[in-house]
Amino acid sequence: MIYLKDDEAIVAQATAIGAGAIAMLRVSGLNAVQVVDAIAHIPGGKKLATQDSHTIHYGWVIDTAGQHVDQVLFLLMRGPKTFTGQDVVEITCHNNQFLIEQIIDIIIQAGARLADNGEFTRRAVLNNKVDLVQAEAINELIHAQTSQALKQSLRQLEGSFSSWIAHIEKQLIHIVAYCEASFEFLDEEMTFDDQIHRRLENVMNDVADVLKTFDKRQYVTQGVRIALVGSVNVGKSSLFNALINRKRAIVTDIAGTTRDTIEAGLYQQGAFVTFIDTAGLRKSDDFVEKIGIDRSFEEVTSSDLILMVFDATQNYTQEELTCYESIAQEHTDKIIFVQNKIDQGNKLLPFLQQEDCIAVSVIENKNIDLLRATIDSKIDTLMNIGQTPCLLNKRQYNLLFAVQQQLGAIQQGINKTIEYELLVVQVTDAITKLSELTGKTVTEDALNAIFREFCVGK
Ligand SMILES: Nc1nc2c(c(=O)[nH]1)N(C=O)[C@@H](CNc1ccc(C(=O)N[C@@H](CCC(=O)O)C(=O)O)cc1)CN2
Ligand SMILES: Nc1nc2c(ncn2[C@@H]2O[C@H](COP(=O)(O)OP(=O)(O)OP(=O)(O)O)[C@@H](O)[C@H]2O)c(=O)[nH]1
Ligand SMILES: [Mg+2]
Repeated sequence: MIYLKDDEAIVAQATAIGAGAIAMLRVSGLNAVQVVDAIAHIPGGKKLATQDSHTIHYGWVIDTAGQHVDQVLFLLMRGPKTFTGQDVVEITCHNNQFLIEQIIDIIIQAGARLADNGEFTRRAVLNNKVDLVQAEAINELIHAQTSQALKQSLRQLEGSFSSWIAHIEKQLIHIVAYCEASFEFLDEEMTFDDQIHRRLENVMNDVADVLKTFDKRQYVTQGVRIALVGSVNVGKSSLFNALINRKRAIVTDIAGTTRDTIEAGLYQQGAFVTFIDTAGLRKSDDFVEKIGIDRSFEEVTSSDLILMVFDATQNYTQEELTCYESIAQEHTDKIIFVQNKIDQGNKLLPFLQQEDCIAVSVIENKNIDLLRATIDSKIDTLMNIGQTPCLLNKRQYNLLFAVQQQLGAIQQGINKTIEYELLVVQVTDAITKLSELTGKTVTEDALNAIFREFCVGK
């Protein structure tokens, strides 16, 4: 019997290679049950082929000579109600990589082939179990490094983005319908131009909202970078150590102690946060110190949040004040002002109000929790996308961006007069582009490119 490529029995290890008690192998395909029956010895001479779907069977994997290879459980799941939509047999065996590879070899000899990357999920897509954005969500979910990233991919797997796409598609179809109606009633001077304009505008707004979520994606996947900057000796390193809960940076009362940037990462607020201690800012003739100070300024630009630390006991020169004020103006959104050493003073920068900063004492552990809470809420704002469905990868972004461009051009074109026939063609084009997202109109090459990113066994 010859099977089509997408019907052939495929096999792969679904669990990770590494230590653990049990491993799982999956076989999926039209002949999956037959293949596994050929290598299974189930007490009483039972055959999976005659068993009910979604039943578990104790037995042994046997080699071609009939020798027992491992004691296992067979999970029999007949299509179409399975992950791939096909007949699936899962084999949970003991987790030993030699053993697993031997079992895979035996299964291949019995008529299966090794699965390609992502081939199980690909079949789930082909059999309409999930659409393409949900398949991508599965891949993101497996690789999520923060609980926020996990949350977003789970939401997409549940179909939040898919139903949003369906909603947009419906709006566009409405526009097509209005065009056709307007065309129909052309003689009666009855038009639906207002409705067309309004709907297009709504769709454009929705698309823009979702596109924006991609900017926040980097915070969710790469984490948030928070730099501590300020003059020498204000207590940046002390605060850095307090925030990361370990004595990582050297603290002394010598101005210019920290010469290079120092990073430390931790999980906080469901995100990965990297704190960066920097060299104190001051005029310096020291060659090495100057390089360090340049790096501090680079962090001001590149970090996602800045803790600008001041010393409540120190007077600042006009030059320093000008420098800080200009940083403050340029980066208002990402700065948290911290006034340190309030155990010994309460001097404030002239351009700041007391309520603009968090007054702390690192030495006396005063208000450090308040500062932490403020940081957490800033992180939350950075990452929060509310109820808007989010884009998980560049493919999704690029496609939706293309849709936005296309709709933008359409909107420009109909500003003066609407040519209904042309509009129908253009909007239909946009709908086609949109459905590439879910994979309804996706090409074979695009599918291959997507699943190449997956791991074997998924
Ligand atoms: N053992 C095992 N655990 C697993 C998976 C698996 O393949 N095997 N999964 C794999 O990634 C995930 C679960 N995802 C799944 C998604 C759909 C179906 C499924 O059978 N869907 C059918 C029937 C649904 C129903 O009974 O209502 C369907 O959609 O028709 C199964 C697992 C995580 N856990
Ligand atoms: N009184 C008081 N002293 C503090 C406080 N925080 C830090 N210090 C002291 O201030 C001095 C400088 O602290 P650091 O943390 O090294 O300051 P820094 O900003 O990293 O300094 P540079 O690395 O030189 O830029 C040390 O002697 C600290 O013990 C505080 O809350 N109150
Ligand atoms: Mg320091």
